[in-house]
Amino acid sequence: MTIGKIIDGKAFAAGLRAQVAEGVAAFAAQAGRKPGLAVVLVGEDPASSVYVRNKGRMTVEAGMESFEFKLPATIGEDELLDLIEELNADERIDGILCQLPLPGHIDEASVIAAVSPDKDVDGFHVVNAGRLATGQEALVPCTPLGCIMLLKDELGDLSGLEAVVVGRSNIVGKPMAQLLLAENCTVTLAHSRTRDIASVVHRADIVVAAVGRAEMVKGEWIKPGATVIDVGINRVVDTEDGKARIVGDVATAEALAHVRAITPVPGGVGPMTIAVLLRNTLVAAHARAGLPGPEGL
Ligand SMILES: NC(=O)C1=CN([C@@H]2O[C@H](COP(=O)(O)OP(=O)(O)OC[C@H]3O[C@@H](n4cnc5c(N)ncnc54)[C@H](OP(=O)(O)O)[C@@H]3O)[C@@H](O)[C@H]2O)C=CC1
Ligand SMILES: Nc1nc(=O)c2c([nH]1)NC[C@@H]1CN(c3ccc(C(=O)N[C@@H](CCC(=O)O)C(=O)O)cc3)C=[N+]21
Ligand SMILES: [Mg+2]
Repeated sequence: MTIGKIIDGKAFAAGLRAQVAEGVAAFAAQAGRKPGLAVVLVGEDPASSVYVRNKGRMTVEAGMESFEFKLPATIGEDELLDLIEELNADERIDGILCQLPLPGHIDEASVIAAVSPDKDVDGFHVVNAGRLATGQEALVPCTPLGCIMLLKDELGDLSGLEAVVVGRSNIVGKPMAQLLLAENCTVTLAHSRTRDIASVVHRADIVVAAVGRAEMVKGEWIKPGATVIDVGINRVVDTEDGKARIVGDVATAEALAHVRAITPVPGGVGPMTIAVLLRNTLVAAHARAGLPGPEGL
């Protein structure tokens, strides 16, 4: 039995960040300022804190200005919306990311709607979602765009391939489906009400798992030779050594016997999300400065 390839998202992301850093230097030379990214974290969620720290470090390493706002979980929605208005008006800031999920008393849709579409480097605003859905230029959600980059690197042209996306959230599943459609895939979105999900997944040349359930997608669901992108980030306690670790939404060890290629967790999609966030910030900076988009990105 042959074993599939493990896609090195960490290495691909490092290459993308290096390309972004070159683009940042060129932008700074032309515009006379660095691109700026603001990250807003509400509350103390330990997982979110790790990502925010990594984002801040990588933003500075790419030559950009990083602005971090850590707010208490008790902050009122009005205060958060006021901060976003300030960031919208701040000329130094090209990208605004408000880390999700937000505490229950804050309406996420209102916060997403408050971010200027021009600075919406997450691509979550309805204006950007609508532009993506209608084939117009848009800021595109980071995680799905990172997945497409890995797929094209692995498979080349995706035209005509059967793609099954498991999960239909606004931030991963739906934009993922839009991007696969734009690459001329035949796209199926599966979710918690899907009947016989194993056989739906078994049709796919490309499987994208974005569910949030540890190792839910089993090895035998995968068609031999399919390429699997595992978006899931699930914190579990190892039954062997009692240590906390993260696993994806796919039973990777089983799947390896079936796949052509698969992304690991960690080291797959996660690092791509941050690299694309920096790429989107550079794209937003170009647009705001009235410059043509950064070359090759
Ligand atoms: N690597 C990265 O950079 C990122 C990773 N993530 C991770 O990706 C995963 C998904 O995130 P997100 O999209 O925000 O999650 P959501 O919880 O918003 O959405 C989960 C989706 O999975 C579906 N689902 C849940 N249970 C099942 C099931 N048993 N069978 C089939 N479908 C099911 C839900 O269906 P329904 O709609 O019917 O409820 C829903 O559409 C999480 O693990 C998250 O941590 C997220 C963002 C970035
Ligand atoms: N507004 C908003 N935008 C987001 O993009 C967003 C968000 N909110 N909320 C949370 C999710 C999750 N997310 C990740 C980013 C990086 C890694 C990442 O770097 N992961 C590494 C390390 C994982 C680890 O060790 O914890 C890896 O998979 O190798 C993971 C997950 C972005 N998200
Ligand atoms: Mg909420």
